[in-house]
Amino acid sequence: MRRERRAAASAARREPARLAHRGRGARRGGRRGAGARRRPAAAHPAGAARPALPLDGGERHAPPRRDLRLLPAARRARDARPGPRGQPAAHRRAAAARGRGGRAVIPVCVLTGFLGSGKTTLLAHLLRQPGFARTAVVINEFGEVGLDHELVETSDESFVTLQTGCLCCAVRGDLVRTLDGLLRRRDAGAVPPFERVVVETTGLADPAPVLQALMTDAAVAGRMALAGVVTTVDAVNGAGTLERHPESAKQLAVADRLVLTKTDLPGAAPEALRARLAALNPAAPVLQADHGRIAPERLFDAGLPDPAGRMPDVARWLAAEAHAAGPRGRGDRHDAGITTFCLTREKPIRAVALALFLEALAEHRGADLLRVKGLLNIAESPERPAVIHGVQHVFHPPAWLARWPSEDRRSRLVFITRGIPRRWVELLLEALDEEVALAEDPRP
Ligand SMILES: Nc1nc2c(ncn2[C@@H]2O[C@H](COP(=O)(O)OP(=O)(O)OP(=O)(O)O)[C@@H](O)[C@H]2O)c(=O)[nH]1
Repeated sequence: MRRERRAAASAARREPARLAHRGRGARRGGRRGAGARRRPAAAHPAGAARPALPLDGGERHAPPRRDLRLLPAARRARDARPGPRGQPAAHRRAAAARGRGGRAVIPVCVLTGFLGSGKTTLLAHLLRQPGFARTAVVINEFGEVGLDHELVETSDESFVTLQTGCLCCAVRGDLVRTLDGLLRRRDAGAVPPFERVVVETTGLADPAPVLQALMTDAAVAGRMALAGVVTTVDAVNGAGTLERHPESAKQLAVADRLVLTKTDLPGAAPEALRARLAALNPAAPVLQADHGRIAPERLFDAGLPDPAGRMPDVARWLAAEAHAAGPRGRGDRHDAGITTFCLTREKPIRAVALALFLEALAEHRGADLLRVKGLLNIAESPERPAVIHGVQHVFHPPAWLARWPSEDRRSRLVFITRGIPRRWVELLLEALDEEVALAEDPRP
């Protein structure tokens, strides 16, 4: 830990100047921001080497890098100005809630779960519901001859597209190309004008690269946004699968909703399994589907922030209390090597310290960061909290809420990790915060 502190401290001494330059470089146009000069992070499991700097939104081909400290203030100033054609502020806000080219952002839901756990059955049922019309489904099948797509019947307004190959290995390229192709075909009128996308992963897929691709890739980030992760779990085989296959634990740990299937079968032990699930993922509601039958609105309303910063229910999304207290009020939990915990801080976090903290986490323990969600009190933006969301080495662009959702202005950071000790994370944040404070005010 001492070595970690030293590395963090020396990084902190270098960083404030770098971040201060970033805004100026961007204004000159074309000059690469300071983040672009840093050494690249190790290649992550999706196969692409990406710098770990999290707070610039991860859009490597995006317009000028933004200084985290300037962003809310700049937005406030912009909101206060009359619009280009004198539109009222509400109209401009509505326009901002739309993606590239003024088009609505399309939510993408990820449906995962171990082999045979009932994903396709669930999907087939959903697609027969009127409330689930206008859905494009991307089914990833491993191997050349897959059958899942044959099993899913759709209405005229929905359709299934097939992607072969392993999502874990080829996600950055293949999934993003598939989604981008879907958007083009939608724009050209070649497919029905879908309003949501469901990506069904293969039962063996590690969901993290799928989530990363949806959160950051420039090709889809402007028009599509991750809207939630649903994981099916078989009530008969789920516990055994958890013992034998670590990827199953990961699928369950990152879920926003868990769906128990096959509870009608002899040998189903839903109550014992529920206890396991509550330990692995205390925040996700556990629903039940009988041969896929479940109300669609219960599944895909996870309330993730969208790119325009809209946040239907940030408290529910964060579920900080559930992560902090757990099913038996014990705090951290361990199951299948997965640890979840919530850090809570009264003192606002300096923007630079946060950027360094997330970067250090991603660089040093990125592979074990299954999911990080946070509602943060940033020292430079006390009235507008930042919402962050990360998976492994990649972080979603921070969403700045217009106001605090409640009286509680503490920063809350929820971690779902593979064995990262809570104390290590706490010390890292403390060390960086102290160092940044020292660098900003070096008086003894
Ligand atoms: N009895 C019962 N069988 C179910 C239920 N849900 C799914 N099944 C059956 O379980 C088997 C596997 O379901 P699928 O929907 O194909 O599972 P999957 O997760 O898509 O499977 P992979 O594509 O192999 O990963 C099928 O025979 C389904 O009919 C349920 O609630 N009860």
